[in-house]
Amino acid sequence: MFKVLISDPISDQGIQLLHDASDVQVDKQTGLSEDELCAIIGEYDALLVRSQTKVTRRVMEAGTKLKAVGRAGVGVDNIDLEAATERGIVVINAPDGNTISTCEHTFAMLMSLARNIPQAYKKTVGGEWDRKSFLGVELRNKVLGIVGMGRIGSEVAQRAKAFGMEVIGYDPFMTEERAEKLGVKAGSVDDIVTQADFITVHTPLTNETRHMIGKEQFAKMKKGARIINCARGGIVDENALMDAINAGVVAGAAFDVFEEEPPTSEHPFLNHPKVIVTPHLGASTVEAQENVAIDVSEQLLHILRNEPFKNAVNMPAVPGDVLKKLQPYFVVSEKMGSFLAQITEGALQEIQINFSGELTDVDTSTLVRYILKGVLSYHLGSDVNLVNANHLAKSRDVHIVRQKSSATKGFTNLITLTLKTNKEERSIAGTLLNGYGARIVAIDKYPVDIEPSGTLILVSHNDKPGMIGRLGTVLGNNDVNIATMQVGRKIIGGAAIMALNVDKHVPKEVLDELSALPEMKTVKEVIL
Ligand SMILES: NC(=O)C1=CN([C@@H]2O[C@H](COP(=O)(O)OP(=O)(O)OC[C@H]3O[C@@H](n4cnc5c(N)ncnc54)[C@H](O)[C@@H]3O)[C@@H](O)[C@H]2O)C=CC1
Ligand SMILES: O=C(O)C(=O)COP(=O)(O)O
Repeated sequence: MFKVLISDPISDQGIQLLHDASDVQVDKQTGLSEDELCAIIGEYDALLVRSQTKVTRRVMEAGTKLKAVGRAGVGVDNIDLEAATERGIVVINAPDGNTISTCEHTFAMLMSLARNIPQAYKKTVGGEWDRKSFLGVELRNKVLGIVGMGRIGSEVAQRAKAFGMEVIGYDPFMTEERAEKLGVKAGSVDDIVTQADFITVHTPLTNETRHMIGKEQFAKMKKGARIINCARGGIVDENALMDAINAGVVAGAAFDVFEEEPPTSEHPFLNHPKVIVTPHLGASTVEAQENVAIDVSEQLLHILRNEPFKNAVNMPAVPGDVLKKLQPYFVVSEKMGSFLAQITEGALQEIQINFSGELTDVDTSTLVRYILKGVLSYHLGSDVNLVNANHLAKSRDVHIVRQKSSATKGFTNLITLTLKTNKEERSIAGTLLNGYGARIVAIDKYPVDIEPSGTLILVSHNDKPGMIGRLGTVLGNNDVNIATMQVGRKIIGGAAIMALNVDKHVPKEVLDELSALPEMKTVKEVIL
């Protein structure tokens, strides 16, 4: 039974999937302090949060069983991604489910700002009929500057156009074609601050975006501009904004997010007539909450059940077409890594991975993760997974050399692995044979044809008559049945190898007996 902890308010309809799963127990405990969360997280396989719960390194360390952290929303700045990656905890989010809600909230803020709706409401319900103080501005023919033309920024642009606004968008990843398709003018931050009547930011908070609308930008800003932030507190420098408002440069601001949440009661935004605020409500609609909770619940179930999943934040995203090409190689990649790790002695120093044939045309970094998982699991056990495999190799100073070459030795695809340790260097080559599945086709350059599954015995010996018979006799005497057998040698009478698929685990005493046979060099059991 998997245990999932939900530590922020999340839509009940959205998590119905988790409630319905017979292999999942769902517990809800919101408003926990870091200490309280640390005290209980050790029991859980997965944690499901929104933006309030701070999933710190301490929480990850206390979460000894934790396999996944699900964020029912977009921003993962409340989750220590580095700590998660180091511990092999998958972090997933729900990037699409709250786009429209946040875009519509941005528009609600923009219109409220243009027409002073919150201020006017406050006076009216207070008994004052004040029609003079709230002269607004129209949106039509005004310039809207959008910083960050991702999901939300692009939706805001479309709505702005429907209002007759001219839109300037800035995003380092926006191509000219995309700008044209969205009907926006691609510009720089400078273009936006000098030309826009309204400026809205829709980027994540990063070192690059922190205070990207700050003192320097306010100094050049078009007089009377209005600023909206429904993305992350800190993208707009709050102090610099207050100065710009008080200096009469900025006519007003609408903020849903703050540098510190919740803001203290002394925060200057809370008592300023030109600033309107909401308490981080961008994603707070019935629809968005249901969407993000469904998305993240589905993916959590996949992760817990060891099935393929999407939207991992701490693993590279693989496009669908690439995934389709790579998926058949997942198992053989991991098994090859495991096979080679089991036959190689000494402390690991370098892993060389060469892809050839049809694998030269695709991004094979996911296969590298599977190979590393296979190699490292043998030494480090079940703590290794696809999320932390690269990190674990790096942290142990294992050098990874990736190559691609056209030499396929007659196979349509070929993966060659070499492990270098402080004692030896060994290699294997594997392929996926159309219609026959995975095969190991070479060990230390000896040609073989082995199905990488079950239990194998790999023997290095001198090529002398009678070796096969003597080995068969020892195994037979110990009730070990041989399913298939391969012999490989380069020259008659020289060094040779034997690889046997056997029907059960071979006890150590039997392996020792085999090792003691004349002309034997090494005997290894490989379990795949
Ligand atoms: N107020 C709320 O409740 C909500 C806030 N958000 C926040 O809104 C923001 C945007 O979300 P999405 O549109 O879904 O994300 P997204 O990832 O689709 O878009 C972000 C865009 O910012 C761009 N960007 C990154 N660095 C930039 C830079 N230095 N200058 C200009 N652009 C830059 C990226 O290229 C990307 O296109 C995120 O911070 C997210 O956390 C999202 C949902 C709800
Ligand atoms: O999805 C996001 O990035 C948000 O900021 C929404 O936050 P929330 O889930 O409402 O706490």
